[in-house]
Amino acid sequence: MYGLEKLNIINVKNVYRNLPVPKLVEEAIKRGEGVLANNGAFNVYTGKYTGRSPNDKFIVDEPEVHEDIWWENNKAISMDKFERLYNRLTAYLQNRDIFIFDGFVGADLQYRIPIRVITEYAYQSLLARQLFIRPNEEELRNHIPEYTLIAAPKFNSIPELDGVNSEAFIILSFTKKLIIIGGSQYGGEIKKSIFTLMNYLMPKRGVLSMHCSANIGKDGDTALFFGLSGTGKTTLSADPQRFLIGDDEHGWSDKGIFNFEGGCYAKCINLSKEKEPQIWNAIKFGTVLENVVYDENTREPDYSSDKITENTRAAYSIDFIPGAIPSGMGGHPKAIIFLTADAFGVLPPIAKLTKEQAMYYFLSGYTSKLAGTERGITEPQATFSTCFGAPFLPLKPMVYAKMLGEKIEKYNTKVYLVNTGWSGGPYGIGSRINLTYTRTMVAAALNGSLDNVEFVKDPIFNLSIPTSCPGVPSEILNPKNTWADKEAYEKAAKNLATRFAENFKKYKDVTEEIKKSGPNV
Ligand SMILES: Nc1ncnc2c1ncn2[C@@H]1O[C@H](COP(=O)(O)OP(=O)(O)O)[C@@H](O)[C@H]1O
Ligand SMILES: C=C(OP(=O)(O)O)C(=O)O
Ligand SMILES: [Mn+2]
Repeated sequence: MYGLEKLNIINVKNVYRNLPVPKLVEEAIKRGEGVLANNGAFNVYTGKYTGRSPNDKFIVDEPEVHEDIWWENNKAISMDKFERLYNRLTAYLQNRDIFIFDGFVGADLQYRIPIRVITEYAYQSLLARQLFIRPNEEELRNHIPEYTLIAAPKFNSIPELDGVNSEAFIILSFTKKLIIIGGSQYGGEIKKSIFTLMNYLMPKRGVLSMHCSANIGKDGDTALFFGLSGTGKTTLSADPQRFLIGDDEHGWSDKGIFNFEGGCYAKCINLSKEKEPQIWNAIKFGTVLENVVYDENTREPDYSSDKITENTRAAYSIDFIPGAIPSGMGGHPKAIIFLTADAFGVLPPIAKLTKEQAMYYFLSGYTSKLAGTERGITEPQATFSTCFGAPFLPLKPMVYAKMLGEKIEKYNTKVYLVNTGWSGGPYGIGSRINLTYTRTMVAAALNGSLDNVEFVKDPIFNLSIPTSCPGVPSEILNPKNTWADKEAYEKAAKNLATRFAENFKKYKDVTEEIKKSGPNV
């Protein structure tokens, strides 16, 4: 049925394909996978795994891909091991119900990839349906999946037998066109392994794949927001003044940009109606909530609770956001914002970058891993995550960086660095930069009001900092002002500058101008 035999998926019980939302919710409730929250969303607890598990993610080392893969950044597994685990997985699926979501990634018809997501849980199929691109009736009739992802969280691997690191595994084989996931029930593994696939496929077709959100202003100007998990891509792109294209993954072709997905995966820790109204309103019937604590009686979600994890999530279709662009496409970006959550509290809340600095900061990808986003991370941890998305990059960094450099040159895109992390001191002493101020600064950068203000050069990072920004107290624009102890600031800033320089040594294949555009040490 549905060509499953070709994948050796045989003797399964019931196969449910592309069920509509209410039926998926019914199935999920019947099976006790979770509960309905009082806002209509389906709320699930994912068990042990509530964030990504990078240590359990592998790429099959096959001759056809060996040269291309950035092995310093990706774990290899042999085809032999993959096949054995695959056979155990398909054996596990026998006599069980499975759910199929057939759909697409890539909003641009020229580049879209037909995918199939096979899951053990009904709600996982709902999550896939909300996050990826849903086919219309005709597209569904003619759908031939090119890549298949199988996720069976209750099937555990055995490290001694399977040659993996734990009971969880996420394995991609680019030649078999398969992704298999077991052990972990965290929805982000499904989403981000499809993103990893796109990061492999798109550059080969001349499309830059990017870990960024995107929206369009009233004048049709596109903006991109790059950033590692938890730095604000979803939050800042959901802006009532602008139209959302997508919250996380995009391609940039010769025609413009396009969303890879058809939905959003928002963090909801401390979510409030006042600060993030669009996300708040998107949490309704059809949305999947992950690991949000709720009141047993009233089924009221408690977004303030991090009892299960700080990485609580809501997965909803893009059209749950008012004004989202139905085509998922936009023109060449006028502006790019690099979001960095600086746990040292020394980077300015906004700075303008030269073209060389843009390349330097893109390759450096300095930010923090935020609590809960990866296994073992319980407080912000400074990291250099190449292209602001290293965990999802199968190819070597220069592949992406060269394409970005050419594009910002060709389309004359302005680039800003925005610190959505700490100020007034490091994590633990300072505080997270006020979201309202960040929104105001971003708006100023995008609507051109920063074009007419005076900038000063930060002596340590060489960054151009605006001396004023409408709606934001000028004192906070220069990070040194926000620290009570100026000496401590100098020390922390110099320490970070040194880390930048150390990290950048690995990039040999860049111009002197780019190398020199980093912080002074
Ligand atoms: N100054 C700020 N800028 C952006 N986000 C902030 C800020 N301060 C706190 N936050 C919180 O940080 C989180 C950002 O998460 P999110 O937008 O989902 O990140 P991403 O989409 O990049 O993974 C949200 O929970 C948001 O409320
Ligand atoms: C889903 C994830 O990323 P993001 O927060 O960027 O959406 C993740 O890192 O698991
Ligand atoms: Mn996001």
